[in-house]
Amino acid sequence: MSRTHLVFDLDGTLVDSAPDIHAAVARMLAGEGKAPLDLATVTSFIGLGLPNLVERVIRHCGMDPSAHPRLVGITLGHYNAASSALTRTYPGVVAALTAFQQAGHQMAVCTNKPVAPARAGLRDLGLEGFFSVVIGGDSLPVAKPDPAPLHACIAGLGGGSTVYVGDSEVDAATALAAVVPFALFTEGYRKTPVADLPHALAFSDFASLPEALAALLRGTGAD
Ligand SMILES: O=C(O)COP(=O)(O)O
Ligand SMILES: [Mg+2]
Repeated sequence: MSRTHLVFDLDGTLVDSAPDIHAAVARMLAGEGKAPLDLATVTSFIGLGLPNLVERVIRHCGMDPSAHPRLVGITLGHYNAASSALTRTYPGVVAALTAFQQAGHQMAVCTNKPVAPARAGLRDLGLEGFFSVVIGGDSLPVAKPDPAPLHACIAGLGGGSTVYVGDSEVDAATALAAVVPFALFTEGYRKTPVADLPHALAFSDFASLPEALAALLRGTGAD
């Protein structure tokens, strides 16, 4: 029997990417003659992908909704030009991924970030070697919380028992829809209390994830 697969969300789970997303939005707004938004406001817009984030910025700033396609393109251009300048992996991520890889778990990334900057970010931060499958918000016709991207990751890993690790309401809903156990990282971009998000386990420090996951899998009879 192959070991349980592990699929990870990216923004707010493996990496704190909000500062680069915030900077890309600020550059787009500056080009439109607008003042920047604060980091907390932009962070609160992360979760349903870049087009949705730009839609929320447009609404928040009272801009013309018909400019959406153009502003998505401009924001993505700024983000692609500097997607890893300020982004950092959360403490303990590399050690945890190394332990999972050595233990024989196959791993994938399932993110709503567009796949090009997702891959670039994984490469820039030295994480790409951990993941044999990367599905982004524009990889399929649908994005999370539709279960299809998570199912595509699992299929890409060869199918079988899987745990999804994420930080947000969108990730919890995706796991629920896909009928996959959910491990909630509590230090990402979540807005809902932990108790109100369905999860099989919650953790605040990646150093504790390998043991917490092993205990969860023992309980389900998987490994
Ligand atoms: O880019 C987003 O909006 C969210 O990205 P994530 O799915 O990796 O959290
Ligand atoms: Mg996330």
